[in-house]
Amino acid sequence: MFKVNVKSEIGNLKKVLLHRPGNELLNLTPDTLERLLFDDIPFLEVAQKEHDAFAQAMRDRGIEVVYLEDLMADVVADPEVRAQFIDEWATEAGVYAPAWRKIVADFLNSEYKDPKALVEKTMTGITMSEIEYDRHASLADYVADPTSMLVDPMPNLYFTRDPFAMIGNGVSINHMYSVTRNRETLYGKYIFEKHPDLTGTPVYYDRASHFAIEGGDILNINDHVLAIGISQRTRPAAIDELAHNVFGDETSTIDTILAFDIPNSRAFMHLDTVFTQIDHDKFTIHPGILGPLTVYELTPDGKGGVRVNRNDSSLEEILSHYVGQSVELLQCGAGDRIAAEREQWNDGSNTLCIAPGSIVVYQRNNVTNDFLYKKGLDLIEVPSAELSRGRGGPRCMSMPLWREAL
Ligand SMILES: NC(=O)NCCC[C@H](N)C(=O)O
Repeated sequence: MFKVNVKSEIGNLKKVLLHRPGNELLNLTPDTLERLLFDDIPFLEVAQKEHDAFAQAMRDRGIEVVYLEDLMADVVADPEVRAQFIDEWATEAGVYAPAWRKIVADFLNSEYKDPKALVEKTMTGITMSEIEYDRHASLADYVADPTSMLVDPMPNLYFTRDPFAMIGNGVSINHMYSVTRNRETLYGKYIFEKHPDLTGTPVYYDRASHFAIEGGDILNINDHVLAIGISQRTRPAAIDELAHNVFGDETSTIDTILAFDIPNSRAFMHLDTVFTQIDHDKFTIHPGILGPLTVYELTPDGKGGVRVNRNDSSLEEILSHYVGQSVELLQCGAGDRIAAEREQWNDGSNTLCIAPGSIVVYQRNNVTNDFLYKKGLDLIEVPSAELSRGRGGPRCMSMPLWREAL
């Protein structure tokens, strides 16, 4: 039996994967913000309260919330897996010298024996000052700055949407665009290989593949249609490879992949920052993408390959065709350009749909939210002053594992 089931963006959400922001945010500094993809330093205590409110809002609606750190803790409770994970994690963090990998493993094994504490520490990162080592043993150690980070933090982990993404009954374990986020996918590899609640799930993309693809670009429209953004984060060649694997899997029912070519910019980093489905016939959209959008259709060619065509119809026509009824595109900022740009920057279009017409939104986007209320949607507003500093909204902060059929 399948362990994940996500065949739409709007079917009743039953189970979702989150990561509670932790001490990794305390290792962000002004100099590392750009490389670590943050725009400011969040106040951790408040970010955690906001995140807890987000999780509670979902529990109050009967949704089971599971945390990445708990699934990983179950996996590394096995001593052999723990040793293998620490070694792989340290290598991917740039600890290449075998002597240093041993120093790091000894440090983690003596100070972080508890499996969950270990997992959280691997997310937090390690500073040189935490480790005892003989500076005189090598030139590299002698000249190293003792106040620097030995292993970088992974501050973007609370955006669980991106490093691995459910597609129907399978998963894409992504190759990320940035070095910092690529390290996050290691947790995906371990939980999908080894956690009893997930193992056996068909894998449609391998993190070792060459081309970048991120979960924020992957939208399940229905059991036949998948939409994927070609964006700053996702390359067309990755979509080709994924299409090949999805069409080739006899358990998958997907027969069309729509590739949306969106402008390449930080504000529009993923498809879900400009476009999400919120009801059978409604989508939120950032007006900024309406002009420059090109849509390609990928279908199986009947000979084991893929055929590609460009669809020159309007976005509304394309979506109406594929969802089987006429659709309404609800603009972020309610049609006002300044409000649209300000609120899209704070993820006004990035809603998490938990049932047809019921969406979790950031409270701060009041122009867009008022407009959505007037359109009859059920809004669950969550506080977002600190969480939004990471440039992701409710959809980015959640990975559905199970949705009911529509
Ligand atoms: N799906 C999303 O749009 N996720 C937000 C990711 C934000 C994160 N700071 C990043 O730049 O990757």
